[in-house]
Amino acid sequence: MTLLRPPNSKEAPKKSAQLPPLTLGTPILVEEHTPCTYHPSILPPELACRLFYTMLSMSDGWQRNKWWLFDRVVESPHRTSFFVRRPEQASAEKGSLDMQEAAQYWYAYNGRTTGPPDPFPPALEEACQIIERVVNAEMHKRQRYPLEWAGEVDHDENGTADHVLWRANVAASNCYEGAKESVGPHSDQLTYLGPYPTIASLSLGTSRMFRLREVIPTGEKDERSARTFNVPLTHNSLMIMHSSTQERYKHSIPPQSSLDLFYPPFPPPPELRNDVDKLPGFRSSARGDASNARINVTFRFYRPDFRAQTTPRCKCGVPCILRPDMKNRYTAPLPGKHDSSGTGDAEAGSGGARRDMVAKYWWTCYAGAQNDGKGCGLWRVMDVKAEGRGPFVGPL
Ligand SMILES: O=C(O)CCC(=O)C(=O)O
Ligand SMILES: [Fe+2]
Repeated sequence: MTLLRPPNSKEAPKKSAQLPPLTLGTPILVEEHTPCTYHPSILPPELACRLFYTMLSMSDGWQRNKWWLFDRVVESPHRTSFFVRRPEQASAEKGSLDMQEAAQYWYAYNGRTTGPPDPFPPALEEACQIIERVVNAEMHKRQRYPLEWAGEVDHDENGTADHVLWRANVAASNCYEGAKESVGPHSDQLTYLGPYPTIASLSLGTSRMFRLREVIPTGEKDERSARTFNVPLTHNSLMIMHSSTQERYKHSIPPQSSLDLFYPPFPPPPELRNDVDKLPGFRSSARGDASNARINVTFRFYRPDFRAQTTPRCKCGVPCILRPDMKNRYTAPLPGKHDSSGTGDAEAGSGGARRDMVAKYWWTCYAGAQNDGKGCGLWRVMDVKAEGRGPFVGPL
């Protein structure tokens, strides 16, 4: 019998099957395949429309992010802006976080711009209160990772205690005008978010495809390959990127060859009514006013234990950035605690945590993006204990 076995069959490298892209068109499919949840109709329709008009009218003044890539300056193929919530809305420890420095580093190249960050406009605050409740409710249903923020106890006006796991204290907004504007595959920097962040992403205006693709750890490359997931993000939908999304996946909004115009179901607020044709991406047609723009707002929680004043600086004197080590994600597994699911992916599905593995993160020099592409090249493993971070969900 041994003669019939192909030679070296045990040693032959296994080629993992290539999987075709999959469109995840329903909340159930998103939950089944990714660490995200999709909420198709999140705000009262009138508020969603009012917020779309508000952000779109502001977006004329937003910047294209610029950074050095090798020897040249590149520009983001969309406009972006950053908002800081009023401290009394954003924290039980009223006003404890100084966001000035963190806010200015949203813009990679113009990091040293001064002036106070923009506050949430009223419609954004209204939306944020709704989204905060939904995000906390989702997080309470999920298994949490040890390195997530432990949360804090808040008391409402009746004195009832509430365990708050997430607060949106900042929001970043992008405007994509037309089908060609985009954002390339990336995972979000963790500098102020810390490990295993939750990011809530609101879509307004034209529908665009959101793409997720896992980065397979080096040690698992022979066993499985990544799949591309496409999720159409429609007007007034919320995509929550739950913990582990930034560690395991890159996300993008790819350029498209065409898009469906968005016909707002409500007229603009009175102050904008006479200037509709001046709104970016707006045009009048027989069917009414239509827009080719998408506004995205990502609500983020800048953690108190990762506040800007605690960010390590590199030799260039600028704050480092924090990145997950996606390819060699974990330090050594603890003995005898391997994944027994047989899928090789104990984290898949609705947040099952791989508690036997410890994720690895790097503080790296970012001056390269800002100073003629020349940085000091610093790379240092984050050590949460030595750096005094926490409180965490733990135990670590
Ligand atoms: O527009 C989106 O949905 C994604 C935006 C994004 O990934 C980012 O701003 O980091
Ligand atoms: Fe992102």
